[in-house]
Amino acid sequence: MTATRAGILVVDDEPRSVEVIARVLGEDFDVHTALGAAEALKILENEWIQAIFCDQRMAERSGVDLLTEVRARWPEVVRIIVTGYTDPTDMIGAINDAGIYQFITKPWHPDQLLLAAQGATRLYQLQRDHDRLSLELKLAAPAAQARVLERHEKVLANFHFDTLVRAPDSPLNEICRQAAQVATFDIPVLILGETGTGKELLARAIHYSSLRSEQPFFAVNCGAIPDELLESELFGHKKGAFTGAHTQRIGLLDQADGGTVLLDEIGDITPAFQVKLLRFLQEGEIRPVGSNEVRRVNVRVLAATHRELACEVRAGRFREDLYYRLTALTLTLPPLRERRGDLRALTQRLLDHLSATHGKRAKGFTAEALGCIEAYDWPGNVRELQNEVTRMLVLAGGEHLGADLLSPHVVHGAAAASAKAMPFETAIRDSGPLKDRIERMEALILMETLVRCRWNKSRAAEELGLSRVGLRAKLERYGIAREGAFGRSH
Ligand SMILES: Nc1ncnc2c1ncn2[C@@H]1O[C@H](COP(=O)(O)OP(=O)(O)OP(=O)(O)O)[C@@H](O)[C@H]1O
Repeated sequence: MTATRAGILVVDDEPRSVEVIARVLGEDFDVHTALGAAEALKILENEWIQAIFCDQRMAERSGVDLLTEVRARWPEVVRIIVTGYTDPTDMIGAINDAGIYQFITKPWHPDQLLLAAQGATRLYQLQRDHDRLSLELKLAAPAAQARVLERHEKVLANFHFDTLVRAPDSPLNEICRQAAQVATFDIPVLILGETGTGKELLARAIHYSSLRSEQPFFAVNCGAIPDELLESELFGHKKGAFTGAHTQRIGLLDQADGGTVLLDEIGDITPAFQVKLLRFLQEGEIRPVGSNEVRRVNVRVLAATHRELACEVRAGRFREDLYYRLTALTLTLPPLRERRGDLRALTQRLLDHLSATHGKRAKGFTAEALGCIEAYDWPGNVRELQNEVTRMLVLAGGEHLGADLLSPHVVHGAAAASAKAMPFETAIRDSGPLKDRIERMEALILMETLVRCRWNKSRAAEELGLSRVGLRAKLERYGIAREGAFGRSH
């Protein structure tokens, strides 16, 4: 055994498979092989093993079963399972039982095995560093503890899911947790969500948290391109392959070799292109348009769409076999209107970011502007919010951005939503003396009109058939004031 090389154990009851994997890994690692569970356990007892590659389907004992025991007896050994491509969905449950670090689907590519082995041994080292640092931390004096913590934080800075800004109790937390859990597994992930909900951002976070993070990430909008162009974009083309193909083009799947490609708006691809994509996913090979040569590439494919892809399958518009190739795990990003709790954190982060980009400083929003932002439905989600904050910042004169800087449709939408939130029917069905109930209705009408008129009192008075003085008197009577008044109950 060479002391400087990491020890890897390969387990499979088929001698040919063990031999092939051992040959791939043998150049860089100290490989041990076992033809069954009993032999594997003996090796683990006697050798210094950092990672184990284990086949799932073994006659005597399943891979997950063996790895569950390995986890209990040698928790530091990083566990990788090798499975048939039909297994991944079932295997997700096993991630928890056996604490599997990664699973590799057959047929695998040699680079995939090497990448997994490198990642596993890196993780083994990180775990050891972590254990050492924890021990140092326990033993260190308080002043030294801060320094040790800082080193810990550097390791954790790799956590890319923080790019998705959210509130502490956001529903995005669970989605990011699941995404982080599968990031290092080369399984296909389908991301669903309305436009602007952050599907591409999530896909990037998955890529940059995976073992492929140092390789390229590309996103392709499949919905916006006709079939011929999409084919040439993904697979490339030979010079002269079609009219206008003046030069050779390397496809994105080729350029992304070793990395990740996000197929955005996958629900929009034609049935003919679905067949081409399926062939690529099955065989892992690309053939540039107009060429007879095929090339094997190792690319992780993530997909995203605003459509309900399962419904598209049921309606016969999307191939079921392709659907299952793309979705070992489905993550659905909720629209902003279903996570209004995220709005404050998002608007402030966007403002800080945009202030820095545009070189224009603004501290925050007025209470009224925030009220409108929180009441509006944001059909374009975070992208629309981003545009709105940019607009406010560009138009702003002072340090606090007011509701007068919001687009009219946002103000009107917020007013309509807030009127819905304080329903007139409720006021009508309210109990109590008629005079009080009429007053509550009157306050609601005043509020709704003022917000809609963006607090222009002359316009509101005109619309309500009141004089300005008359309107002011009513506002005073009901305690309706501009700052912070939005959303008050009456
Ligand atoms: N949680 C978030 N935190 C910070 N920025 C976000 C968040 N979600 C989305 N964004 C930003 O909003 C914009 C739209 O996000 P993204 O492109 O990822 O959405 P999408 O769902 O892929 O949209 P589409 O379906 O239209 O392609 C991007 O600029 C992105 O950085």
